[in-house]
Amino acid sequence: MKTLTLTAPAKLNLFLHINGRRADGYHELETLFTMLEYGDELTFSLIKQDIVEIGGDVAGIPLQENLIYRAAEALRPHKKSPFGAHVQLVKKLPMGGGVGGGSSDAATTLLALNTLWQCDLSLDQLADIGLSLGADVPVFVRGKTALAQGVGEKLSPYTLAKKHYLVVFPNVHVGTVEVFTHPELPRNTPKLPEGWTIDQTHNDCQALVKKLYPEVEKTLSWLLKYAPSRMTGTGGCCFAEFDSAQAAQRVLEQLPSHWTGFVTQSASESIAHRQLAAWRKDEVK
Ligand SMILES: C[C@@](CO)(OP(=O)(O)O)[C@H](O)COP(=O)(O)OP(=O)(O)OC[C@H]1O[C@@H](n2ccc(N)nc2=O)[C@H](O)[C@@H]1O
Ligand SMILES: Nc1ncnc2c1ncn2[C@@H]1O[C@H](COP(=O)(O)OP(=O)(O)O)[C@@H](O)[C@H]1O
Repeated sequence: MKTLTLTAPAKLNLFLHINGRRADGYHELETLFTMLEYGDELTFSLIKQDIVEIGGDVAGIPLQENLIYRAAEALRPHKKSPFGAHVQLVKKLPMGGGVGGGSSDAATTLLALNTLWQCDLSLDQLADIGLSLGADVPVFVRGKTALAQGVGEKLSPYTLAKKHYLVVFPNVHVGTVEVFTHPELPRNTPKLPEGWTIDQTHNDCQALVKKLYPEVEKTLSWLLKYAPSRMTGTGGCCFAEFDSAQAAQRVLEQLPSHWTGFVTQSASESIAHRQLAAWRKDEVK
């Protein structure tokens, strides 16, 4: 049976502005997403039984709630293969960390099974399905650094110089819903003007999450001693930006033991997209 292994990349929100709350309860955002060269590892195999099963690091998430399962089931109506799928998951990204682990797993599953199940949907169609799974899924489906608006699905290509990041997880699970429904969350940052620069940006969730989760505040203060640092998304992960991997690695080596961290670099295109293109090229040989 065909087997396909893809890395579901992490993302950072290099800034996150909340412009207002919409009638449907979601928020109008303006954010800059960058993909990272680090993420979960998903291995997809076709199986004779027409079911979807997940093995490996499911971390107590019931099958039907796992975003990998939900993504596969969302594709089922388009499936042109009689086979089911087994997905083996090696979890590298912290859950609820603000680095998009679940959303990226979902998007990577859409990309993989679109091919293995011969659905042959376009990226636009996959992104639409992705949006029904979560606001962060479309950016992983398209797999490119992007300026995002809307709830996170209106994506404009954006070019960024390669940077190296130390991403630190303070081992606190920050609920996205908790942050977005909190009365103290700022929700009125105006849209950025033409020609904006990164020093005109910030993360609107950062001050609130630092207040609610002192460990996030400590992490950010620690990182800021070494490099420009921010929280990503609704947290709790924070990232410090460096011009070299060696500089980032030196700081990682001093990381207090009660936090976890990884050093990686930005990717203009998602590693999952690159791996899938290489796999498909091998398939046609
Ligand atoms: C905040 C961001 C920033 O990139 O990422 P994370 O910090 O979660 O990684 C995303 O918008 C999260 O995307 P995602 O994690 O897919 O969120 P969803 O499952 O769609 O929504 C979870 C909840 O977050 C709130 N939500 C999410 C997105 C948005 N634009 N407005 C919202 O108000 C809603 O309360 C929603 O019920
Ligand atoms: N395969 C998965 N990996 C990670 N989280 C998952 C997965 N499936 C479902 N989830 C749920 O989705 C929630 C948020 O997912 P995620 O996109 O990782 O948010 P964040 O960007 O905040 O880390 C997690 O807290 C978890 O409960």
